[in-house]
Parts: sequence; C-alpha cells; structure tokens
Amino acid sequence: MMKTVVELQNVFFTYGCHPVLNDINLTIKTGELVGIVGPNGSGKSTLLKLIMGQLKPNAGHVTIFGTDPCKLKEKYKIGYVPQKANHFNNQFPATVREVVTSGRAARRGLFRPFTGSDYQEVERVLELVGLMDISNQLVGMLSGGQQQRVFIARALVSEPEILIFDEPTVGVDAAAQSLFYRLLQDLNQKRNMTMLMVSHELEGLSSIITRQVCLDRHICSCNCHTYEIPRLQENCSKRLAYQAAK
Ligand SMILES: Nc1ncnc2c1ncn2[C@@H]1O[C@H](COP(=O)(O)OP(=O)(O)OP(=O)(O)O)[C@@H](O)[C@H]1O
Repeated sequence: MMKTVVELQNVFFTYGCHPVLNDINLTIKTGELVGIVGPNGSGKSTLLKLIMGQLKPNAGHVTIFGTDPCKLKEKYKIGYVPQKANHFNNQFPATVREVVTSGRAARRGLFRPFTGSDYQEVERVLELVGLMDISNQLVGMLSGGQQQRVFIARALVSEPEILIFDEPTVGVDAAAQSLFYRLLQDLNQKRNMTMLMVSHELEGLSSIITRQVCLDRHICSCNCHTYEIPRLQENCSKRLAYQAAK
C-alpha cells in the first residue's frame, strides 16, 4: 500500500485580510509526480510554503510524513529545488561539486564533518544527473539547464523522500527542458521518488506527471485517486448545505 507523504485537510490561508487558499484538500502518496498548475496569483507558491512549513494555515491541517511540517525534525527528507532564475548569484565562485556537496549538510548536520560515505553520495548523484564531466567547473559559467541540474543534484544529495520544485523550467531553453523532464521521469519511475511541482508549463509537464491539480485559490480540478473521492464528496455536500442555509 502506498504511504501518504503530504496531506492537506480543509486548509485555508490568508495574507492579512487577503484570502489566498480556500478549503484545500489534497493527498500525495509515495511515488506520485504531481503537477500543480494555475494562473498567476492563484496560490501555488503559498501552497508549497505551507507544505514545507514556511507558513502555517489559518484553518485546517497540513502534514508531511505524518507530522506538522513546522515540527519536522528530518528536514533533509524534503528536497527543495527553487526557481533557477531567482536563485544563484553567477558571480559566486563555487564549483558544481562544491555546490552539490553543500546539499549534504542537511543530512549530516551543519557542524559535523563529512565522512567517506558523504563524499561517495556526492559522486553517485553527480553521475546520476549527468554532471560528472563538468563537476569542477564554476556554476556561474554554466547554462540555465546545467545550473538547474546542479540544484536538483544539491537537493538529491541529502537523500530526500520528496522533491519539491517551484517553476523549475523558468529561464531554461526547450532542449534543456526536455532533458529535465526525462531526468524527473527516471527519478520517478526507476527510484519511485515522490515529486511535487508548480509550473506554468503545462505542455512538457503533462507528459510526465502522474496527476495534475489545477489551483485557483481552491482546487478547480484534480484527476484525483479513488481514495480521495469520499472526502471530496463529503466536502462538496458540506459546501452545498452551507450555501443552501445562507
Ligand atoms: N508575503 C505576501 N504578503 C502578502 N500577499 C502575498 C504574499 N505572497 C504572496 N501574496 C499574494 O498572494 C497571492 C498568491 O500568491 P502566490 O505567490 O502563492 O501565487 P502563485 O500562484 O505562486 O503566483 P505566480 O504564478 O505568479 O508565482 C497573490 O495575490 C500574491 O500577491
């Protein structure tokens, strides 16, 4: 039986008095590759922040690995790949290997020295994502697609159980995008990696995701799994009853 990795139950979120998420219900199980799509300002990044424990809901419950994300001790279980364009200062003089190695600190602990197994994991991940040949190059000198691989490798090296991406294909050309999608598909199919991704790019994404969630402050459509249907039906009946009573 597939384990629940992420669960949101009747989640509401507002910034001040500005409502952003409205009664969100979502369950993500091991091995799913879920794409969240929606227009600008529909609450996609806010949803990721709630899942990663950077924000708390005003109402409802969020859990990741069965725990409140704010209280999750094993932060390394979440591999976060931010938007490439906003992320890296190209003047920063670090090599691919150094940036990828820095991701291992999440697993090892900030002040504990790395051992042979940490360095072995770095080499394994460099090989896995196809960065071995350029591992001694400066990250700032690489193309957008290559930099994106570096950030994926940095997230993978802590041996996470879920990878979360925020607009991963922004600033990446079409050829690099298709390599990126192939890499995600390999990680998902061969290693059963659970992945959650926010994206505007429906076209490339739709060929690899196992499930698509359309968000516009509430979940507009979701090709959901059978295990979610009873709860969605129950919520729908509650909403209809509430509207009828008004
Ligand atoms: N820190 C904040 N304080 C106040 N309002 C915010 C804050 N962050 C986001 N918002 C507002 O919340 C709404 C949802 O923002 P969010 O970034 O989650 O949407 P999004 O779907 O990720 O948008 P985009 O596709 O443009 O990145 C927007 O109207 C945004 O202006």
